[in-house]
Amino acid sequence: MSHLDNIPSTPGKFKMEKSAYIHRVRWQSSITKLTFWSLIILGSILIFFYRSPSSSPLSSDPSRRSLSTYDWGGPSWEKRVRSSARVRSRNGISVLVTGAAGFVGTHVSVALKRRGDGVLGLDNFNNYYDQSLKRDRQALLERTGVFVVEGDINDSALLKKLFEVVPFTHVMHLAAQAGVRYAMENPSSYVHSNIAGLVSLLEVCKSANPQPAIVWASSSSVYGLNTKVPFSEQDRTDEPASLYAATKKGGEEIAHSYNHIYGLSLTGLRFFTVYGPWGRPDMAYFFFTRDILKGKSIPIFEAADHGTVARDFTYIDDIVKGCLASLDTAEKSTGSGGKKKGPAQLRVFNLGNTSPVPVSDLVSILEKLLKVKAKRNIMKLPRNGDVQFTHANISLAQRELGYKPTTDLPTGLKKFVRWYMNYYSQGKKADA
Ligand SMILES: O=C(O)[C@H]1O[C@H](OP(=O)(O)OP(=O)(O)OC[C@H]2O[C@@H](n3ccc(=O)[nH]c3=O)[C@H](O)[C@@H]2O)[C@H](O)[C@@H](O)[C@H]1O
Repeated sequence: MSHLDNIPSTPGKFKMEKSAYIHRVRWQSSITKLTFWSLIILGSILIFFYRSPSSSPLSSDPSRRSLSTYDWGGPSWEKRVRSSARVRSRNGISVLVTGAAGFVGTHVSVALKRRGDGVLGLDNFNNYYDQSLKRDRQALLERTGVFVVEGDINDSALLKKLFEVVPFTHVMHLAAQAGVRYAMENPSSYVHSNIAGLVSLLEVCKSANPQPAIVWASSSSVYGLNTKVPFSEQDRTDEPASLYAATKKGGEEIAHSYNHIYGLSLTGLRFFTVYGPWGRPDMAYFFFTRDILKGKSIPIFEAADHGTVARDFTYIDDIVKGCLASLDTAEKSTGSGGKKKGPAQLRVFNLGNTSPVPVSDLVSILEKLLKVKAKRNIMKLPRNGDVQFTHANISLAQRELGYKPTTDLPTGLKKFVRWYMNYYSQGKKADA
């Protein structure tokens, strides 16, 4: 029996004559507590130092940083960065791809790498949607020879370090907070990634020597409530219907100012509802597929008076071609040492498919491909940032980039469904 067993469990039963004994027990209990807390504090200090980059074998590099969960820096890390970004073809370019583990980022990185360009990925692997899908894309990139650095575009120290290690000729900036409807749930994530993150990236690019040329993802959503179709780059873009659209429009204005002040070459690409294999689970075609297969009902939006809601769905391979053509035709930035030396290129292109398809037709195509009847729940287009239709005029991209989409929605969805069935047949769960 331990001495602690002698202490009555009910405080009311404590007897005064036992005070000396109680004193001793209290004193022992204080010692125990002190020892306990000392161990906790000591343990925390040890864990802190163990996790801290400066205590690792890479600590000789003072630039090594850890931003909450991100670790980077050190000789072996730099070696991987350099090797991934090494150009392996004549006239190849070295590209920093932000958002590389994202849908478009993965496809673009693979395409660049395959043609011999140097490619380094950057991604913060956030949890906006299923992170395991991002990790699987990362594995695919690793197999192709693309190293994806884990970090955030808001980490200027990391960005500076990357430019110190590699004099990137180009940046393909695809890191963003995507999704139109999610902006009502988490507005600050849009400001963090699409505004602050963009500025952080441009700040580093403007000071880099040489300055890279930048191609980045804007969005068809900047056309907002416009009714004139098809949407042309000359049309007004001052009526965004969502915060997502507003941050992409803001990005275009920010691009203008960095081009004007610092001579950065900037090309914004207005993507029109991009879909395909390795796509985003938050997008309608993706979760419709999952829910049709599960026998769950799917909400299909319609406008007032049973008006059709339609999208100019654009297949990923066409988008990739547009991205590569934009990088290849991008002129050099003109500034150096953070100072503009002359006017620089500033462009905006629509990258769409030019044939809008009603959402109900998208569902019909999926039904045929999946051989399952969808449970359709027709509902009024909610006031959550969605617009009724999108339709791209691509003549500018056609002229300047040789952009010519070749995949229609049934063909593209067939490829998506084949990928989906294969990917999720491997025991993975299709959760958004
Ligand atoms: O072009 C862009 O710039 C954007 O494209 C994409 O946005 P959207 O065109 O809205 O795609 P997506 O959500 O797949 O909805 C498709 C259709 O299904 C309808 N839709 C949607 C959800 C639903 O439950 N029901 C429904 O009918 C919905 O009304 C719509 O008509 C990207 O997500 C965005 O990040 C951005 O890149």
